[in-house]
Amino acid sequence: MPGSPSGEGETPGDDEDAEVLMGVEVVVDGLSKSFGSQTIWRDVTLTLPAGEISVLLGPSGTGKSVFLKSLVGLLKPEQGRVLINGVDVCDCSESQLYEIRKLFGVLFQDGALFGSMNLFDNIAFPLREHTRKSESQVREVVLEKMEMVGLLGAEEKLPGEISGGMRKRAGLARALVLDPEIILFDEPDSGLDPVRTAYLNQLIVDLNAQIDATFLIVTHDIGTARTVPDNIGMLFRRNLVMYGPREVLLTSTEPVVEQFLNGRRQGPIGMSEEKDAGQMAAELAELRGADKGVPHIIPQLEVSPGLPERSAVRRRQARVMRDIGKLAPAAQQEIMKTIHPQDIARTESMHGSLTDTDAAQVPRKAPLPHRKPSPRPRVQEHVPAGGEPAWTREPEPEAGAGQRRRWFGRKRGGEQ
Ligand SMILES: Nc1ncnc2c1ncn2[C@@H]1O[C@H](COP(=O)(O)OP(=O)(O)OP(=O)(O)O)[C@@H](O)[C@H]1O
Repeated sequence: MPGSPSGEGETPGDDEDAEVLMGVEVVVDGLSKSFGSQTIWRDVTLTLPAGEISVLLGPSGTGKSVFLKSLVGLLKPEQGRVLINGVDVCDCSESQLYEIRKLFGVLFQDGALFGSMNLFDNIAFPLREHTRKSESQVREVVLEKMEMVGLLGAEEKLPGEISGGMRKRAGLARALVLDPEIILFDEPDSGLDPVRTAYLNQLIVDLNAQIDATFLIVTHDIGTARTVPDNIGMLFRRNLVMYGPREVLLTSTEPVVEQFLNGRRQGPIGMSEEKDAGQMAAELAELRGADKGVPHIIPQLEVSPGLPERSAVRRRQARVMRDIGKLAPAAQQEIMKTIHPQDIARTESMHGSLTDTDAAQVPRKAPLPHRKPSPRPRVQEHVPAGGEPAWTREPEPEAGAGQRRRWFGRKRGGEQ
């Protein structure tokens, strides 16, 4: 990963004319998908908050890839809606779908590179196919994205000549060339060793800081789930069993969540997804007898030095703090450890004292890193009206939504 973006030395205030951009929110509402008599999942409701990183977990075959395909309109769920910029992807015209798809970048499992093309041409492909850029403009964008993913200098390599990790990064550069506002990662860790996976995870966090797009990662990798996302969801037995801020799943004592996050055999997930009920009860009883210790949360990855802080961190903090009282005590405690005392005071002035909550009793760790803030739009905060968690509610439009400042790449409205 290059240490600095192409706008090296630039500060947010230096470039007042640069466009302010932010990833778009994706609202999934009551989505159900079957193939013939086989129900894949039913009544899935969640919101991918704008600019945040979310992870979708689930045992093999629970329909995570089907979910990704449904978001981009490649598969049509029988019920429910996927709302992006007010358009229902499940029920829109072909021309609307074409426009919506332009918002997406997808990193496929294998990178999906053309074997006979060098990396430069692979990454340039969407620009040559879908824009009218001149070759010099194409070159500028391609090199910029290759720099973002740490591949400068490898332009002439063929996919067959490079490692799996480099192929992933090349696939990622290609997913970035049209400046997507939503990026879907289908098992980015597949086929990578733990070290390459760790580098890729850092790259994902760094990219999010630079482009502030909305990320959804499908993965089986526990390390990725524990360290990368702001929000985590899990599919199991045809349902979204849980979705919310990372602290909710990472402190959950829900057997299926615990089993998955600890990679254990004991629990509801069997060899072919579901287990015999009697065996499961025996295993869970055995586990209850064992000293499992206190579940601990590994801190979320921070952005690499030299890059702007992630705008999403503060937006998420404001969002989660609004509803913190509705979360399980363990999740509240973990969230409070990440909050700067000044932010607690601000929240208390808005929502009253937190001193009688479990969360308020927790000694807080070091505050969030206060790097030079990345340029971000002012986001209108909303106090929830109802009792349901924020991530299940259809959100109101935010001031500045749909806008994000680009550190890299063309400005919106530039020649296509
Ligand atoms: N086009 C299709 N037609 C019929 N069945 C399909 C189709 N696509 C997926 N399925 C089925 O949907 C189920 C879920 O598949 P999917 O690939 O989404 O699971 P997954 O959770 O991504 O699995 P893995 O983690 O192993 O990649 C599987 O039983 C699969 O066979």
